[in-house]
Amino acid sequence: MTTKLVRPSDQATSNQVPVPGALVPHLDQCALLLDIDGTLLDLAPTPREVWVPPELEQTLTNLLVRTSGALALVSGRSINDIDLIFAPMRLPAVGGHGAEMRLSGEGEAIATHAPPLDSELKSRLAAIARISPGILLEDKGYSLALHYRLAPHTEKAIYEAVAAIRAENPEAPLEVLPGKSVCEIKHSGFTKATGVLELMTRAPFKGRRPIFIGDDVTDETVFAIMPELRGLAFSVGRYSELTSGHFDEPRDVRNWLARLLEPAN
Ligand SMILES: O=P(O)(O)OC[C@H]1O[C@H](O[C@H]2O[C@H](CO)[C@@H](O)[C@H](O)[C@H]2O)[C@H](O)[C@@H](O)[C@@H]1O
Ligand SMILES: [Mg+2]
Repeated sequence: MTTKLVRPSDQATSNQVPVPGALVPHLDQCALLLDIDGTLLDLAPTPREVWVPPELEQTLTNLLVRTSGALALVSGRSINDIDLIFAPMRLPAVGGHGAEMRLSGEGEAIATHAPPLDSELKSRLAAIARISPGILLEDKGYSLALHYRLAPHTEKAIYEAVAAIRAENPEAPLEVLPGKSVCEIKHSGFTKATGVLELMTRAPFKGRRPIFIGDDVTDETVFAIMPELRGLAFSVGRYSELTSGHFDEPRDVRNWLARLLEPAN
């Protein structure tokens, strides 16, 4: 396979922490797998307030063509939510931390791999939001997220309340995902990694070398499977020993992706 040396540290324009050199395949040989919040998009006070810069829309559109469709968003958000944020674009995606998958944005239905959370359990978890008006609920059906970015002082109380509910339901196969100012409760049995592993068995992703970029704890599951897929992982804003390097912030990721479109690549 022909490869080309592209160093993220060389490609981004500002504040770049040096990363080890990494062999990034030509675009016609790789699959680009991109986390959204904190990786492609700057974090915002609430989930609804994120903004897709027009240049990013153009970059993703062109990269989708240059990879023959092998570009997917890999997010904790539901795919319906992703479509609203990136409208009018509809991109291939693994959504809901692996609960959902869509191989192509062109008319393909969303496949769901996760059962809905029990409604009684969900009501009890949702009631935790009464701790403070600053806590926002995000109901994804198969999971419930409690956002406390606007009420950071409630973090401890939220996690304690979730732990108490889990202790009362020891038989429920639940998992708590600690994200950025968010506590998300979902069924165990699916992760971003299980979603990516399935995606990589399907055309047009199959046979390509994945390049995954992510910023959060939940992205570690994908970092960990990159070696078995002959892939590369990069983190954003944090060091991870599972990655080949890291970007400082989403703007650096966006710049690097734009540079991949330059003729030499
Ligand atoms: O896997 P990702 O694509 O990174 O999605 C992770 C979660 O992102 C969203 O919440 C986070 O971003 C919000 C907007 O910046 C921010 O207000 C919030 O505090 C963050 O936790 C999204 O709402 C979640 O559903 C995703 O799981
Ligand atoms: Mg993220």
